[in-house]
Order: sequence, then structure tokens, then C-alpha cells
Amino acid sequence: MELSVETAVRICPVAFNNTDMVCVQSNTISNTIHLANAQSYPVNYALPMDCCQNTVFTTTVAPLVNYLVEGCDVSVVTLGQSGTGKSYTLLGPGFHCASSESEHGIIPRFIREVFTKMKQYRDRNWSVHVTWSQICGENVQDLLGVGSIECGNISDVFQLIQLGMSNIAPKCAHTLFTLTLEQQWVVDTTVQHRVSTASFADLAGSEKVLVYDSNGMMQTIPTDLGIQTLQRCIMTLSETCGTQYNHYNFIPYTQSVLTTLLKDSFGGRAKTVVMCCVSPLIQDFTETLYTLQLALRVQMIKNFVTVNSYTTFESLQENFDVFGLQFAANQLFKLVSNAEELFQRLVSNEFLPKSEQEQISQWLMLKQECEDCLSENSEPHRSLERIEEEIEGSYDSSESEAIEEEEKESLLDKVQVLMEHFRINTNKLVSQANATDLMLNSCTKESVNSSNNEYHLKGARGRRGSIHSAEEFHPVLSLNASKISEEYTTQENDQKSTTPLPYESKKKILKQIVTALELNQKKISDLEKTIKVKENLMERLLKHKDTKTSAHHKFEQKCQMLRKEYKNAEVKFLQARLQKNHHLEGKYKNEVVALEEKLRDTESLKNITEDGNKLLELESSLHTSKKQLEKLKKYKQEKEKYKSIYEKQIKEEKMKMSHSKGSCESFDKQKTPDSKVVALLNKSNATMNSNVSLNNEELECLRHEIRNLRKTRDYLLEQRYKIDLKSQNKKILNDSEERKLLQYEEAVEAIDLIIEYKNSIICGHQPLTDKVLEEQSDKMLMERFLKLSENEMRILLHKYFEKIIDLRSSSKKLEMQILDIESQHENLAYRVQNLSHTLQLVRSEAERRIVSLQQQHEDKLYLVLRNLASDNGENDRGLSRVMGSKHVTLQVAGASKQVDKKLIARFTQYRQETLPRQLQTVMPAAPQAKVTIEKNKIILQKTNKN
Ligand SMILES: Nc1ncnc2c1ncn2[C@@H]1O[C@H](COP(=O)(O)OP(=O)(O)OP(=O)(O)O)[C@@H](O)[C@H]1O
Repeated sequence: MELSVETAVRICPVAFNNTDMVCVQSNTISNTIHLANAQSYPVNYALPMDCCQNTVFTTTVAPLVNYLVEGCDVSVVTLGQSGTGKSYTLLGPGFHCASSESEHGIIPRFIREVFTKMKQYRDRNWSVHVTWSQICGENVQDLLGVGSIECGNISDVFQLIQLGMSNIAPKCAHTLFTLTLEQQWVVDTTVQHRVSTASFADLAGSEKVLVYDSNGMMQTIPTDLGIQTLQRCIMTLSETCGTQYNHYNFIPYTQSVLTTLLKDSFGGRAKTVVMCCVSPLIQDFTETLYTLQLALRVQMIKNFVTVNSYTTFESLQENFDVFGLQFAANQLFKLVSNAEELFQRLVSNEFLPKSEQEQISQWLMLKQECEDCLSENSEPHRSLERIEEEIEGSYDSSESEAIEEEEKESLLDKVQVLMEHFRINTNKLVSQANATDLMLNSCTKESVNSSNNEYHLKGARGRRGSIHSAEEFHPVLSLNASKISEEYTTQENDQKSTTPLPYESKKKILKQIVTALELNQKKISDLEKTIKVKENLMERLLKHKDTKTSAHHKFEQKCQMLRKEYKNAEVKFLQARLQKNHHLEGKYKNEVVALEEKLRDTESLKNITEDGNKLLELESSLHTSKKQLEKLKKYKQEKEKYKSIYEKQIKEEKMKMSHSKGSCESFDKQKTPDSKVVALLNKSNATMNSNVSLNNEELECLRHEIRNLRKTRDYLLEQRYKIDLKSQNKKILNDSEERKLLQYEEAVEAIDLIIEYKNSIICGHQPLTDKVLEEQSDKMLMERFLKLSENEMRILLHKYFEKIIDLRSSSKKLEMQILDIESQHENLAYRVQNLSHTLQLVRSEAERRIVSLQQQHEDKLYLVLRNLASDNGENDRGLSRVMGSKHVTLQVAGASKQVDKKLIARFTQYRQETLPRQLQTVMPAAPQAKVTIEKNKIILQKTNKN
């Protein structure tokens, strides 16, 4: 169910002599808190100022007991200024079991109620566990020292509360008391389980600073990180109220330990009541206002309260330590039997008084009853299963996640290396097999070719050859070094399917590895430089730490003093307003404004001296850089390994290729194409003689025709070669030349086919084409063709020839376009790679510059702070030395004020000049102002100075 977070406001009682300073009142009927400035704040429970502890509990928290027993999580959070009774409300005055129960706070009352409720459900098995921790900054400390403790009764819990209270750190810590209630009961054959938690958070009051937000509005920000983050969570949750915030990704819970622990209380699954404790005094007006404004936001938050229950079916007996129980039972039986013997002897003895004799007889009877009971009850007893503790993600889960992530990464790396080995070995085997194939193929092809024209081998690819092989069109892959191994895989997969020998691709991959290695080396040296710069800065920060701390301390003191002055001025101002004394009101208002500005400046100075997380951040950034470096070095090692493997393979293949070429050449030398043809013809003659299908005259005629055809073919090739030569000499071919080239190619191919046909006739083979024609062609169409006259046939052939040339030409154009696109793609990939590399270099250069600027800034800051840490007079001189004084715009009459104002103005200016731009944007910019004193009045004038 969706339930709003409830708020209650308790006003801290004031001493009698202080009642005229009261500026807060509560209306218990309308549940509204009224302020002296006529503002009013609606809340769920407006408690009266003289409200007793019992009323506070019964009105606000008592209903939560039922929720807890039903299995829902409940939460009580106390908020407010320091000293307004938060701990008093939760625990009571210095809680002690012996102290009056009427003074007991919410926690002891709640515990008592819970135990009373537990008694009402006798059929259930209950267990109560208690934990109590305190949160100091970002550290969590166990107040009980032993984590979660099981408590069998109320006094156990009260004793633990006493123990915990003695361990609470004064002031600075938030505390979180949790009570976990487990209940189990059997319904028919099932076991019902409910686990619910009641948490009580006592949030320590935090100091506030005034800052200007982006709209120039003054904002109060708590200095405690936990409260600050809680404020942000509350703001975000209240702004998103009504919308879906199921995943809470944008709620900054994880930014502090406190909010991580309170996640369920705000926007989570708990039924929550926020107890706001406020001071009614005028002097605490700002703090009260802050608390009430936060309470207003809290009421807008909706929690989704659920019952934490589950059911189990198995018998629970198995889960107990059966052996242990049996052993204990046996021992007990033995003891009881021994006792029985003893008792019987005693009873028979007359020495015992009668009352004791009776007691013993009673005991013996009870024992007999128990034995009877056990022997009768053959059914095993049902016992309850132990609830397994659910380990929820704690605030340090990110660390364990990081470790897991690291382990995963190293495992992935190992898998990658193994896969790479496997792939290389497979490729080796495949390429060995392919090389053998190629050798055989090339020799066979050469033997069939009837011409020895070099240009023929080079140029005429034939009709099917016009479609380029995948190897020729191999896309140039992106050279992104980080994805290089992936690319090898794709590339090599392509190769396996398209080319027999991945030699060229291997060369390409090797080239890519070399490029990647070069880039990697640059990155390594770049990162090494960055690491050095960071280490230097770190050294400096550590060196300057003490000076900064002491300066910070001084500014802190000054801030506290100014805050007091500011509060006094504010109180005077409010009093003047209440008294409607306009003159004084104006005067104090000016004073408040001036003090506010001064306070802000001093806060800025204090913030500058604050190291905050700078050192930690730098440390973690250094750590990250070192890790990156490690990764790059690992990557380098791996790639170098692959490089040497590829180099070796390429070398081996090169040797194999030259060897195979040599063997093919020797084969060619032995059997020139002419001799091959002669051999073929001889073979065909032999076949022919056996077939005796053609006479000698017809055979000679066929040979003569073949010779003529070859001559024509050689002439055509010669012509084609001439055009080829022209294009090789970088002369662009015109359209008709291009077309001629294709015509020659097509004609050569046609003549080859005719020669092949005639050769097969000479050999006495049934020409394949005839078979095909008989089986597949449309007989009607064939008959028509045969009826065509010679002239008509010639025209038809010519038309087909032209059509083929057209097709070839358009296909060639398409190929050219594809090549063009491929080369564009290659260029773009190269440019992208170059740009990303340059970007990386620029980025790391910028990072180095920022760090070195920070270093300069640190050095100067150190000088300034060293001067500030000494006495005031020295301060001024020290600052003058560092910064000069030409831009000072403040003119204040009082000497000490002059020093302060000058200091601030110079420091602000110095900060703006020297801080890196990023830091300037983070820090609030102090407005340029001219301050003068006239007739005891501080006059502030805003100056527009660019
Ligand atoms: N309603 C009250 N009735 C009686 N005494 C009170 C009441 N509220 C507060 N006090 C007393 O005021 C003092 C300060 O209260 P308490 O320590 O509970 O404040 P706090 O808000 O918890 O302060 P801090 O945030 O500094 O821990 C205590 O001595 C407490 O007993």
C-alpha cells in the first residue's frame, strides 16, 4: 500500500525567564505550526510544547507497533537542531531501567508494546534481534560491539540500550537502532514466516552554511554530508511525488552512508514517521524554519509499505542439529534418572522436612507424566525452521562489485588469449591445407591453358572474372586498436570462406597490429607522463596538508564567531520587527546583510582551505591511471605476441609460395603450353583412332580451324594488350576504348570456347554443349534457329554479343563504384582512427594541464596559507607579497576591518585569477562590491566589474 511519510513536530520546552523570546506555536487542533513572521506549516501531528513522553508515543508512534507485528517495516526518524530533544524523545533523559517509566522515550515504549503484542500470539514462534550503530561522517560503528543480538525479553533489550548509550560519541554522530522481529507459525502443513524491522534514527543536528544558488537565492546547506544528502533525497523525492520513481536511479541515496541506511524510510518500503524537534526561541529561528521547511517536503514523499512474509512447506525438524539435540536429550535423561534415584532415597528417609518431601514427590509425579506423554506421542514434533539471514547489499557493496568486476575481467582476458591461440592454430592448419590445394590447382590450370601469352594471363579474366573475388574487394576494416582482435576474427572468417590462402589478409592484419602497437606505445608514454604529474601533485598536497589544516581551523573559528554575531543581529532584527521599531529594523537589517556577506566570504576562504575529497579523488584518479597503464602494457604484450606469430607465419608462407612458384615454373619449363597442347592432341588422336568417328581429312580440317582461331585470338589479345598498355601508362581510356577492351575480352573467351569444343570433337568426346542443348533447350526454338539464314544468324549473334558487352560494361562500372566506395570507407575509417587518437592525446594533455594548474594553484595557496597561519599583521604582508594590491576596491574606516576586507577581496581576486576554470565554476563567485562607512553605517554598493 502507498502511504505518505508522516511528520510530527515537538517544540522543545523553554525556561520560564525565556518565554518572551518564543516565536513558534503549535495548534494541536488544526495540526499547524505557527511562526512569529505569520508563516504557518501544516504537519500530521503538531504536539504541544508541554507534551509528555507518553502523549508523544501514543499519538505518533504507537500505531507502528501493529504494522511491525503484521510484518511491515517501520521507521522513526528524529530531525532538528542540536539540543532540541531528539535523543530525549527517542530514549528519554539518560535512559536507565531504574528511571521513571513516565520519562521513557519512544524506543523503550515501543519495545514494551512489541513484547506485549508477542504474548497475544502464543501459537507463534518469535525472535527479536537488536542492532545499534552510530554513523560518524562516513564511518559506521557498532554501539553494541557484537552486531545483531537476540533478545529473549524486554530487560535484555533495555540492558543493550544502556550499553549502547554509554558508547555514543557526543554530538557528531547519527545513531540507528534497529529491532528485527521474526515470527513463524504453522497453518495446516505450511509454515508462515514474517520478518519485519523497526528502525529508529536519531539524526544529529548539523551546522549550516549559507550559499547562493544558481538563481542568486540564498540557500541553507547542512555541512554534514549525511544530512546534506538526505536533504537532496527528500527534495528529489518530494519533487517526483506522484510520478513513477520505482527504480530510484536518480535519488542520490548512495552518496552517503546515512542515506544508504535510510533508503527504506524515505521513498522505500517502511511506514515512516519523522519527528521534527524544534526550538521555539527567536535566536533559533533560522534553524526552526529550516526544519519546518524540510518537514513540509517530507510529507510529500510516498512509501510503498509491504508485508514481508513467505511460506515454507517442508518439515523443519531436519534443519536443526539433530545429532546435537539427541545428545543433549540423552544427557538430560541420564541426569533426570540419577536425580530420580537420589530423590527416591531422600523421600524414603525420615530426615527431610515434610514440605520438602512433598516437593520431591511432586517432582517425581511430574517426571512420570512427562515420560508417559513422550511414550504416547509417536508423531514427531513440529519445530520451526531457522530463518536464513538475508544479506542485503551494504554500503560497501560497490567495493565487492568492483572486485567481482576485476575477477570477471581477468577471466575474460584469459578466455580471449586462449581463443586467440586456438584461432591461430586453426588458421595455420587451414592455410597449410589451402597452400597444398593452390599448388595443385595452379599447376592443373596452367597445363590446360593453350596459350603462353603473358598478357592473357594478366588481363583476360573472362566473363565470370569480371565479378571480383571477395579478396579483391576485401573491406578495409576500422583500425580501432581496441577492437582489433575482434576484427581479426571477422577478417579471417571472411578469408576462410572466400580465399584459399589468407596470406594478403595476414599481411593486412600484421599491418594493423603494428599500427595498433604504435598507438598503444604513444598512449603508454602519454599516460606515464600524466601519472608523473599526478604523483607530483599528490606529493605537494600531502606536504601542504598541515598548513591547510591549521588555516582551516582558524577560518572555522572566525566563521563561528561571525555566525554568532550574525545570529545576534538576526535576533535583534526580529525583535525590532516584532516591536515594529522601523528605525532599528532598518539598522539591524543592514547589519545582518553586512555580516552575511562577511560570513559568506569567510566561508569561501574556509572552503578553499578545506581539502575535502581532493586528496582521495586524486588518489583514485591516480589509481585509475595506473590501472589503465597496466592494461595498456598487458595489451601491448599480447599484441606483440600475436605480431611475432603473424610475422613467423607470413615468413613461412612466403617461403612456401616461392617454393611452389618455383616448382610450377619448372613444371612449365618442362611442359610448355604448346607441348601440353601437343600432348593433349596426341591423346585425343589416340582416342579418335579408337572411336574412328572422324577421318583424317576431317581431323586435319578441324586442326586447321583451331590454328586459325588461335591466330585470331592472338591478334585480339595483342589489340587488347595495346589498350591495356595505354591504361597502365596512366592514360585515361575513353568510352569507345573501354568498350573495345570488353569486346576483345568477350571475343577471346568465345574463341576459347570454340577451340575447346573443337578439341573435344577431335578427342572423340561427345561435346557437353550438345548434350545440354538436347536435354535442356526448347526444341522449337532450336529448330527455328537452325532455319535462320547465315546472315540472320550473324545479325542475331552480333546483337547478343553487343548485349553481353553492355552487361559487362555496366557490371564493370558497378565494380568501379564499389571500389570507390570501399576506398572512401577506408579513408574515413583511417580519419576516424586518427581523430580518435588525436582526441585521446588532447584529452590527456588537457588532463595534465589541469593537474599542473592545480599544482601551481596548490603552491600559491600553500604560500598564502602559510602566511595566514601566522599572525594577522604577517597575513597582510604575506598576502601582499603573493598577490599585490592594485585591485583592492574596499575602503573601510576601521583598521582591523580593513585588514579583513582587503584580505577577502585580494583572496577572492587571487582565487579567480589562479584557479582553474573548472574550480571557479564549482566555487561560488563573490560579487564585486564597494563597502564604505558613513556615520557608523556600512554602505554596500554593487559594482559591475568585468
Ligand atoms: N521535552 C523535553 N522535556 C524535558 N527535557 C527535554 C525535552 N527536550 C529536551 N530536553 C532536554 O534537553 C537536553 C537536550 O536534549 P537532547 O540531548 O535530547 O537534544 P538533541 O536534539 O538530541 O541534541 P543533539 O542533536 O545535540 O544530540 C537534554 O538534557 C534533554 O533532557
